[in-house]
Amino acid sequence: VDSALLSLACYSGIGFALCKRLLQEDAGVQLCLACRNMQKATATKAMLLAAHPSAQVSLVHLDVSSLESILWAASEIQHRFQHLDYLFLNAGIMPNTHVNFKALISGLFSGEAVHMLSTAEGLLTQEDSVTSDGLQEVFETNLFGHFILIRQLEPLLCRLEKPSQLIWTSSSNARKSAFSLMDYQHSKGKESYSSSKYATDLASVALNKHFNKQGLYSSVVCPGLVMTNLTYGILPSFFWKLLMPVMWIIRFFTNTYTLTPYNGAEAQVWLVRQKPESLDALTKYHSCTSPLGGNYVESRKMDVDEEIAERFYQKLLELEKQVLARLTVPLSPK
Ligand SMILES: NC(=O)C1=CN([C@@H]2O[C@H](COP(=O)(O)OP(=O)(O)OC[C@H]3O[C@@H](n4cnc5c(N)ncnc54)[C@H](OP(=O)(O)O)[C@@H]3O)[C@@H](O)[C@H]2O)C=CC1
Ligand SMILES: CC(C)CCC[C@@H](C)[C@H]1CC[C@H]2C3=C(CC[C@]12C)[C@@]1(C)CCC(=O)[C@@H](C)[C@@H]1CC3
Repeated sequence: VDSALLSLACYSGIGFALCKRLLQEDAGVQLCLACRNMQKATATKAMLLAAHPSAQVSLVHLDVSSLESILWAASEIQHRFQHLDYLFLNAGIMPNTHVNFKALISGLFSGEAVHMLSTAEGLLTQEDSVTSDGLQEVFETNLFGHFILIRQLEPLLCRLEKPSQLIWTSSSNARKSAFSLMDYQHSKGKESYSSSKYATDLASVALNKHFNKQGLYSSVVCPGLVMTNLTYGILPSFFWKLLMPVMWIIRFFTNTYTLTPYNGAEAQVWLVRQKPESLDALTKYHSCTSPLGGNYVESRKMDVDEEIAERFYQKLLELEKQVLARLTVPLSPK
């Protein structure tokens, strides 16, 4: 296959909505779904084919929290495809999250209520763990695993005559103050999600600097607050259902309450229609929904210093060298 679109984490949430929307736009695309649960992935493929019988959908096993799995998936993808037009870096976790209800209540009565409700600043903490690769799980899943995959797929992504686009799912919860170059895996803090999403923004900026001249472009999207398994891990789904009328009211004050995966995928779908050369490396593309339910995309400047982005990129390259040197196991599919 000459060209394809590779999407990570597709059987639920924003990833699944994105696949459905991409096929609605163009049933002729070659879609490759990279997922860690092949049973769920097979069911997803069947659902996509039921709606688009002539679509070309393939699956590849990929667990972005395992280097062995990433290397195996990358070699499998290189066997199947010669070029990737789009790579959606969408897999993400927010494990063991605690909500600070005291901060939530006092924040609601402050001048910062809208900012707090759209960014969750000061509201959430996570308990992170360490993966079998010896890395912080949130860092490896949300950023580093994707980074290694990109590096492994360079031959399919870097072709000057045919540009490729990396589209990262970041978050408006990404916060500069949660990230530190000294502890970029966030092993000491309690805001691993914010840190990993800020690290995503930095990585995208640096990737543009290093790869634009080879025909590879990177962009970052924010889907807004979307009801998915990720948010059901913060509060139970029945609670979110009870809160739904309140969230529709909040839509009058902020356009980031997209709420459905379909709305949340707006910026990713919009980016596919853009010429990558015309996009600004320091801009984040936000999926937005109006109070009446209309979708649109808003561009906002990232809170990123290009020099920090470059220093972080060099640290990622160092870590890549270390972990690949440590990996001695022969590669085999799981
Ligand atoms: N929901 C929201 O409000 C927001 C979400 N986001 C981001 O959107 C992205 C998609 O999340 P969302 O759709 O909300 O939530 P979901 O939990 O529905 O989707 C996350 C996906 O990532 C997959 N995943 C997790 N860990 C791994 C792994 N190690 N290897 C491969 N796949 C993995 C999950 O697979 P599995 O089912 O096997 O666990 C799942 O398919 C994430 O990056 C999230 O951070 C950003 C802003 C807001
Ligand atoms: C009345 C309110 C709707 C009650 C809900 C309070 C909190 C549980 C939410 C308020 C802001 C939310 C939020 C997120 C999670 C749930 C809240 C903290 C996210 C962190 C979810 C994932 C993301 O990536 C962010 C963009 C979200 C930001 C807002």
